[in-house]
Amino acid sequence: MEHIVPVYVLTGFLGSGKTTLLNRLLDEARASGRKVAVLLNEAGDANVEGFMLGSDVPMAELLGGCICCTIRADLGMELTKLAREHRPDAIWIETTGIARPLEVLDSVTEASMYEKLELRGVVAVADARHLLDRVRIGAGKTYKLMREQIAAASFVVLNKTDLVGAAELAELEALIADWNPRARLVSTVRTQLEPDSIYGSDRSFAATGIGAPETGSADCDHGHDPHPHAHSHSHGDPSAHEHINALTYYLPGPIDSRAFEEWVGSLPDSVYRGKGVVTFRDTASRFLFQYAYRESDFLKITPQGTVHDVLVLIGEQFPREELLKQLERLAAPSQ
Ligand SMILES: Nc1nc2c(ncn2[C@@H]2O[C@H](COP(=O)(O)OP(=O)(O)OP(=O)(O)O)[C@@H](O)[C@H]2O)c(=O)[nH]1
Repeated sequence: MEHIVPVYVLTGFLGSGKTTLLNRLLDEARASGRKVAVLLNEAGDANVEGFMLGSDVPMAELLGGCICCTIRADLGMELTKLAREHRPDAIWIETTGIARPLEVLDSVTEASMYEKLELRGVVAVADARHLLDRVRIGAGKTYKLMREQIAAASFVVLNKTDLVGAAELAELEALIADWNPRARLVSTVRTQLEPDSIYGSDRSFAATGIGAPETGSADCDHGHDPHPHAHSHSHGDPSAHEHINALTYYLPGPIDSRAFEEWVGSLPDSVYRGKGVVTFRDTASRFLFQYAYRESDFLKITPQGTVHDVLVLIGEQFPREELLKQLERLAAPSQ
């Protein structure tokens, strides 16, 4: 089977250690002969750190906006390009720290129709000292954003622990576990960690699920006009500790339309969104499939370039393995 490029999102407040972690991951990739590509998003018009990652790193930059709002379509395009031109072993998206991971997820799933990509995780880096100071204040935009980033992560790196005492560290670890009980947490100095603790083996990281922001607030609160539709479809129930998973499945060939519709009708409520491209063997046509809160929609398409048959499901703690098996049955030639 063709290689599916794993995609990771790196988030975290300004100065928390994102670039330090990225450099560490890139060094490890070089040492082990793996190619890691990077997509950098800077809110300003100039990228000041791209050159520091090394000229051997396939890189794309999205400048002058936040991934989650103004330049979402560009993200999908750049991801597709990086995957197509460089065939990397992984792609890391370093966000400005103000992007909301759920919207980034949306762009990644969009891109997965054109290139074989799969979002595997959202990694949040937090500055222990800064976080503790904000916790002590207990309010404010920065505090809210830090908390949201941690709640949205599937992996939390509590960095700069050299700047806090042992009791403070224990307090922060307990707090993070409370904000996001499902995320893996590692405490580090200079983001010193074992890259395999993030990559895991095979697809295990994807199966841990990707957390959603705890507050579910719909606005990007960082000084530019959010796209009016950019957030309307990805928040779901804004209850506390909502956690989502994503499942990406590349269909090996055409499927039966009736069996597919039946399967869609049987999806559990925990799957609240789906999309993809399917080819039906009985009608010999291709469709763009959209699914949201039990409503599905099929749009006949005749794509010009390469478009893969793929299904992406997004939901809240849905039975991922079971759905994967169902999809495999659906895709079996005898169906
Ligand atoms: N004391 C201390 N400093 C650290 C640690 N990790 C990183 N730093 C320093 O913190 C500064 C910011 O680190 P970066 O990796 O650039 O942080 P960033 O999140 O990429 O920053 P932005 O690009 O501004 O968002 C650098 O000077 C690092 O050397 C740590 O564990 N302890």
